[in-house]
Order: sequence, then C-alpha cells, then structure tokens
Amino acid sequence: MANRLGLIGGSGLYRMPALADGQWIEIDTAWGKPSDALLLGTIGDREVAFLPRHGRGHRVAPHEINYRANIAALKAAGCTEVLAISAAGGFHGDVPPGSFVLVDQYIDRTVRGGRSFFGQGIVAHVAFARPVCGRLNAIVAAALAEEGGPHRIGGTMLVIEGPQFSTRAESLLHKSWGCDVVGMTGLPEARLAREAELCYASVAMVTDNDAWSDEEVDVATVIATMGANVVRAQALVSSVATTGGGQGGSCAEGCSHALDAAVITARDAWPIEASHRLATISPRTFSGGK
Ligand SMILES: CSC[C@H]1O[C@H](OP(=O)(O)O)[C@H](O)[C@@H]1O
Ligand SMILES: Nc1ncnc2[nH]cnc12
Repeated sequence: MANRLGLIGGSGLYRMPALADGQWIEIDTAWGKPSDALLLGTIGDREVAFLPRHGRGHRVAPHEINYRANIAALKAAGCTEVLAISAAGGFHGDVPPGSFVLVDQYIDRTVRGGRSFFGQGIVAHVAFARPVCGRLNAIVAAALAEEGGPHRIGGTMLVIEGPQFSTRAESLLHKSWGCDVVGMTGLPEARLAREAELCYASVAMVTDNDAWSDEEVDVATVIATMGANVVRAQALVSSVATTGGGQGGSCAEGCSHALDAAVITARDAWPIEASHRLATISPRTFSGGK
C-alpha cells in the first residue's frame, strides 16, 4: 500500500509545483472518471497524489463533479489521507478574506446526488458526527501555525448547491446559524472520504464576504484573492506532506476502519456486482465478499 497523501485543489489551485517528478496519470474508476488525471509524485519523502477538483482549466462545475470518482481515484492511487483545499466565503470578522480556516464541521444545503458509495444492495451508515480526521487535523493545525499567516483552527462550512452564489437572504440566514465559511464542494466530498476509509481534512481559503454585506462576492474577487494566497497554500501542503506520515494507513481516530461498524446488510445478501465495486474503496471489507 502506497500510503500516499491525497491533495485536492479547488478554485485557483490547479497545479502543484511542489511535487517533485510529478506525472499526470489517467485513472478510471468503478464510479466513472474523476475530474482530471492525478498528478503523482513526491514531496520530501512522502508520496503524494494531486487532483484538481474542477479539472485543469476549471471545466467541471460543483454540481457536475463526480465526487465518487474523485475519491475512488485517490483511493486507487494508494492514498490513506486527503487534504482538501477550497475557496470559500467568510461570515464574520474572524475569517476575513486572506485567512485560512481549518474546517471541522459541515452543514449540507446541497441537493445533488452521488453522495454515497452505498446502495444497490449493500447498505452502510458511517458515523459522521466528527466529519474530519482529528489526527490529520492536528498535523494541518501545526502546519498552519508554522506557515504563520492569518488562520483559524475550527470552523463550520455551509455547503450550498451552487453554481450560483447565495442570495443576501440566504447569506444572512447561514451567518445567523453560526456558520463560519461557505463553499460549494465540501460535501459530499467529506462524506465519501469517510466511506472510503480515508482520513480527510479541509482548509478553506477565505476569498470574500459572500453576500451578507455590501461587498458582494464575484468570481474575479475569488480568483484574485486565491492568486494572492496560492504560495501560502503550496507551503501549507508541503509542510503537511513532510511532517505527517499517514501512520502506515492505520488511523487511531478510526478513519481507516470506518466501515467496521457501518455495513448493515448481511454478508450473504451482498450482490456480487456491488461488492466488487465496493472492494475498490474498501478492499479489506469487500475483497473477501462473494
Ligand atoms: C470560483 S468561485 C465558486 C467556486 O469556488 C469554490 O470552489 P472550490 O470549493 O472547489 O475551491 C466553490 O466551492 C465553487 O466551486
Ligand atoms: N461566497 C462563496 N460562496 C460559495 N462558494 C464560494 N467559493 C468562494 N466564495 C464562495
């Protein structure tokens, strides 16, 4: 098992120059094609796989992303941990544009499908009260402190369906709920990472104040702020890659065994096709299936 660190780059983060000898490799999955090829390489001693969430050139909209294929491709590449980077709007003065937020909770306002690997004969309900890996989060928190730029440890991300930005009324509602940041892609990504038994952490790079004030968000603002902070993001991922080690793929927080207490369908009832497909996201659970 490669024990790679997976990196998902969001808006404005389509390349990863830190990857020494990076090679773009096409991967197909039982869930279809991911947003792009994976860039496989190393940062320091750590093997890394980078995937631009919207594809190079930003061709795939948030509601069109095949999140299952993206996560399955990272799993197939031998990733055990995933650090996701996203552009996001901020809801208050503690998370101004230019700050990085280590997300630890989500509220889902999406209506898209493809939010689970399960169904079609095999049912599982993974625990999601703590939707990110506390162990990987501690590594990212240390890297944020070392990087030294403005950041916040912990924050709730509200995920909208998009692709349109929120109305002012929605933005004010989400702010009143105590959310810290808003994006369009954090879910179902985090849900699927848990189902695929991957440690997952997410850093939101705040690019704008969404729509609750007079400074209404637009794409130009998002890209300009991302551009100004992309070097910081690259430094952050390099630091995580060189300080984290993946714990040999066995996570003390339980991410690597998330399906142990989750699959409810009797083993002798597993349809063969479904168990073969699921073996690609959890070989240890499903390879011994029928
Ligand atoms: C370009 S503004 C909206 C766009 O930015 C965020 O992308 P990502 O989460 O992939 O960094 C947001 O979710 C939207 O997809
Ligand atoms: N305000 C916002 N809402 C949703 N996604 C975003 N990505 C960047 N800024 C955003």
